[in-house]
Amino acid sequence: MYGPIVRVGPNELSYVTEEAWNDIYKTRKGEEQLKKAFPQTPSFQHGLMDNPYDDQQAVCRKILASTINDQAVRRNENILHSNISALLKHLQRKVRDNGGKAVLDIAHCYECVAFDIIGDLFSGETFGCLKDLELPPLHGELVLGLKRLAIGCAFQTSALTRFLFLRREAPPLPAVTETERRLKQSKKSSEKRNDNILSHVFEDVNRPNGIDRKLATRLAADSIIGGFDTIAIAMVGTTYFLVQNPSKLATVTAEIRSKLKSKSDITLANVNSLRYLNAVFTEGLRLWPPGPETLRRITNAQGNIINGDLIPPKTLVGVYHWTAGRYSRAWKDAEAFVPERWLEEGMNGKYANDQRGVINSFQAGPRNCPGQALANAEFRLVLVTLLWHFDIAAAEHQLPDWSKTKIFGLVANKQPLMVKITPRSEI
Ligand code: HEM
Repeated sequence: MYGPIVRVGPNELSYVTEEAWNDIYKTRKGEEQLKKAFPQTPSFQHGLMDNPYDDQQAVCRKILASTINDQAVRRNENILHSNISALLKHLQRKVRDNGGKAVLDIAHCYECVAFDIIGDLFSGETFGCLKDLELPPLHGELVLGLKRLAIGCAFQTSALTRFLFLRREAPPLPAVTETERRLKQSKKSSEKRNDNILSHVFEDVNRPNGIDRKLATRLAADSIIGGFDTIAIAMVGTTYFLVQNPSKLATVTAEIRSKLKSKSDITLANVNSLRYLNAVFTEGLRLWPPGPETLRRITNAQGNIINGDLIPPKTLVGVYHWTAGRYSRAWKDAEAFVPERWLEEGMNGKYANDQRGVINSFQAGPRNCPGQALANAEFRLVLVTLLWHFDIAAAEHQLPDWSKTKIFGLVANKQPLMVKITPRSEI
C-alpha cells in the first residue's frame, strides 16, 4: 500500500491529500498560480483548457463560463428536455417492438444524448445522434484527440521526446474544425437563435478590446471538448454501480417516483432537491471520474510548498482523480458504491472518518470546471427521466468487473453497458 504522496515519474509527484488540492490548484495571495503542464507545439492556439497565461485564462473563462453557468442552463432547460425526450421515444419504441422489454447498450444511449445536447447548446444544431441512435465520426475523432493529448503530455516530460515529437505544428483540433464549420453555417442561416455558446463567445470579438477571432474559435471549441463526453461517462459509471447494487437502485428510483408524481414534475428545480439522487451523483463521480487521471500542474521557478514540503522548480504535481477516489486510507469501503456516505446519516455514522476533501470531481480553484451546472442538470434530468419511466436492471447476471478498466490518460476505455428496461408497472 502506497502512502498519500507517490513519485510516479522521474519528475512527477502524485498526491492524495486535501492540503495538496489547496497547494496545487488554488490561488495563494501574492503568488503566481501553478501553470498547467500541457504539450506545447509551435504556434499552437491556446483556448481556455490549455491556456498557460493566468490573465488570458481569466478573460477566456469569464466569457465561456457565462454561456454554461447556472442561469444559462436554466434559460436553456427546454433544450435538455427536447433531446432527452428524443432519447425517451427511442427507448419506448424499442420496448414496444420487443414485446414489453428491451435489452440495450445504455452507454451508447448516453453518448448520443450528451453529444446532441452539447451540439444544440453550442449553436442550435445537434449532431443528429438521436435521429437513428448513431454517433457521427466526429465523436470518435474527439475521443482520439483526448488520447493524443495524453500522449502529448507524456512527450512533454522529457527534452528528447519534446524535441522528437512536439516541435512540429499540431494538426487542427477536430473541435476547432467543427466550430469553424458551424460559424460559416450560422452566417448563412437566417433563422438564428442567439442564446447559444458560439454566439455569446463571438459577441466578445466585436467589443472594443475583445478577444480575437482565432482565440474565440478555440475558446468556443473548448466547450465541445469539455462537454461532449464527460457527462455521458459520469452517467454510464453511475448506472453501472446502480445496476450492480439493486438496493441502491431501488432507493433512488423510489425517491424519484415518490417526489415526482407526474411526468411534468421532471423539471430542473424539482430534480435538484432529490437528496439521495445527489448523493448517487457524487458517489458515482468518486468511483468513476470522467477524467480519471490528472491534469498536471508544474511548480514555479522558485519551487512551491506542497503538502508542507518545498518541491523543486519545474516538478509535475497533481491529484489523480481515480486514485484519490479509491484510496483505502481515505475511504471506508473504498471500492463499494455507498451514496449514504454523502448523507447526514453516513457522515455522522459509519462513514464519519471518510476524508471527503481528497476528491474534487470538478477540480478546485480558479481553473475548476465551468461546465459544472450543465453537468449537474443533465445528469439529473437524464437519469430521472429514465428511472421515472422504466424499471432497469443489469442484462447479465455477472457484470464485468469495471475496476480493472484500462485508463488511457484522460479517458477510461469505453465498454458497453447492457441493461434490461421494462416500463414501470404503475404507468
Ligand atoms: C461530469 C462532468 C464533468 C466533469 C467531472 C468535469 C471535470 C472537470 C475538471 C476536473 C476540470 C479541471 C481540469 C484541470 O485540471 O485543469 C474541468 C475543466 C474544464 N471543464 Fe469540465 N467537467 C465536466 C463537464 C464539463 C462540461 C459539460 C463542460 C462544458 C460544456 C466542461 C468544460 C470544461 C472546461 C472548458 C474546463 C477548463 C477550465 C479552465 O481551465 O479554466 N466540463 N472539468
